[in-house]
Amino acid sequence: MDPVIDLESGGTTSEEDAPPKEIVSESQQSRKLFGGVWNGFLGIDGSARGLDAVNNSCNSPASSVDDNGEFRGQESVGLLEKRLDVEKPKKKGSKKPPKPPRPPKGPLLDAADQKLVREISELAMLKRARAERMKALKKMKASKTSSSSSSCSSVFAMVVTVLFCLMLILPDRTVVFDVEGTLLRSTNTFHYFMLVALEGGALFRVLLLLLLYPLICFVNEEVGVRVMVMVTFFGMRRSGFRFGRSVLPKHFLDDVGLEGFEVLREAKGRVGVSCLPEEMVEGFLREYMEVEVVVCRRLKVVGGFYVGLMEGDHGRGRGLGLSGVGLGDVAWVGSSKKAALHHVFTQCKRRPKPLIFHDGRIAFKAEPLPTLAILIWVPFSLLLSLFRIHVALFVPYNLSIPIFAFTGMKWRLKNPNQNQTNDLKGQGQLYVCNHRTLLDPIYVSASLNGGGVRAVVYSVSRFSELIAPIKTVMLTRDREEDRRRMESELRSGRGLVVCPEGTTCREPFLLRFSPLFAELTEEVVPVAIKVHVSTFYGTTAGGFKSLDPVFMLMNPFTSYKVEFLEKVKTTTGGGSSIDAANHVQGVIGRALGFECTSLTRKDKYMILAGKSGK
Ligand SMILES: O=P(O)(O)OC[C@H](O)CO
Repeated sequence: MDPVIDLESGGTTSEEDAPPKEIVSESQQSRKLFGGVWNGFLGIDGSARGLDAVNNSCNSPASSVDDNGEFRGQESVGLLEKRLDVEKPKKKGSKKPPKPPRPPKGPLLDAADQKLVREISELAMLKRARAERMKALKKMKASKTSSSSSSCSSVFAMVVTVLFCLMLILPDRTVVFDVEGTLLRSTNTFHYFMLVALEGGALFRVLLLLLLYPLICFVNEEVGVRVMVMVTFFGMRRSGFRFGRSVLPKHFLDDVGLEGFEVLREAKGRVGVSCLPEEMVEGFLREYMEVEVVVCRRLKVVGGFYVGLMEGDHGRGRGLGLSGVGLGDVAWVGSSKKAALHHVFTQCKRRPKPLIFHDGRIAFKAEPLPTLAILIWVPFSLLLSLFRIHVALFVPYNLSIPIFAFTGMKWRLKNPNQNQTNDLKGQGQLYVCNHRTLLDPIYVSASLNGGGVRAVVYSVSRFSELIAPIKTVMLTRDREEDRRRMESELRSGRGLVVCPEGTTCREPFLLRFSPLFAELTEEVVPVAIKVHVSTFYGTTAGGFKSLDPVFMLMNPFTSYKVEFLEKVKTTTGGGSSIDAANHVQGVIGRALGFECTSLTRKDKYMILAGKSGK
């Protein structure tokens, strides 16, 4: 193949074309190149080819290298070397051919030609220098990348090694660990304080925390925590603070790193040391991480109100409750390089104890930027909520559904063609669904194109009842009265939606199904419902229930999946209504992949609000 010579470059620039070192050294290259230029074309050696020869050499490279391998033209060095490469093996085996006669010497070039050739050679030098610079830069870049990735992988390798060692030595030991440094993945605790401020509904605390965020980042951890405690808790009533058990555990659990969790699981005993106030972190550590002793400071209280300060030392943790434990039985797990470690922690999906109930309105991680975005979003979301309520009330189903979808409320429906009349007695069909939000019956009704379906509700606010686009039947928790009300609805031939859990559950669990529905009819249609909200929870145990629909409809995005399952006979097996209710619970649980429990509404309200929830 004919090689191509780049006149403009006067040499090779790409790495592929660069000469192998063992053939021609760089100084040799330039010597040959420029020597060749002067000797070959400028006729110093007596040749008379002039610029025509330069032009010809583009198409006829052979003319620029003589048979002795001597450079005769302004060839690319790469070309010369390629030729040498090819010719070398031949020379080994064969005798060196006699030198051909030198070409006749021609007249010297005139000044203009000389200038042009000089310019060409200067250009070649510049190009080569640039190529060298590019090469050096590339090398530097490559070495930088490999050093940063190697530092990252070395931190990871270090963590894995330390974890492995810990797992070997921990089974017989009590582990004293730094909660923020080894268990949680977040690099700071700001979003926990912000969450408390948001849930408390105090806008000035939220704004002040946001304003102080740069300062909090700048000062050391201890000072930062003290500032956040002051802003978040000053003047808050002690008796009203339940977030440590009802709201924060969910957010802490989402933040647990798998690596720290694995280490703790192996230990015989666990002592958690935290810089956060005991009121915030203790519930999570004891209830969900099986930590026996929590070492942290309590918030100071004066006259039933927090004053925004913490006790001076980790007083309540003193002694660690480790009496009888020898020093050799205790291992400390902590890190002075928290920031480095947090980057290699992976999210832990497993939990020693499942979290079934949690409260609060905030469904996002309250970092500064998302919080700021939500604050800006709130006025618009209130308008959006109002708009959606109006659509639900005044626009027919077939029109309202696309409008809702357009405003961010996604809805997926499976097997909706259910006849609303019971096959067996001609009475209304009973739809039994799991309970995620107070919109569940509305979605079931919408799936059936309305058709006069009614919803059985318990303990919903007057406001929710007023704005509901379907008729509601309020239960009283008097079994006979409730039976009478539901039977009369079914007798009228209308479909009836019932949520036998009696309360909503946000996590993938089903509460016990109250068996009353199984005593009213011989067949029911189980309906499986899954919901996702992006920003706010539309349910509450300890807050204002009237705001449930407002918060639900303030979400920029929600997704609802409604699946109508095969009809179930409540008389199958001749068992009791309790068996039938458990059977329906199992059918829905399997369809959703949720775990069935025997927990009740009362359990939920006792855990989250400290009351029975009647
Ligand atoms: O507020 P919840 O979560 O107890 O749910 C109330 C229900 O909508 C009862 O029908």
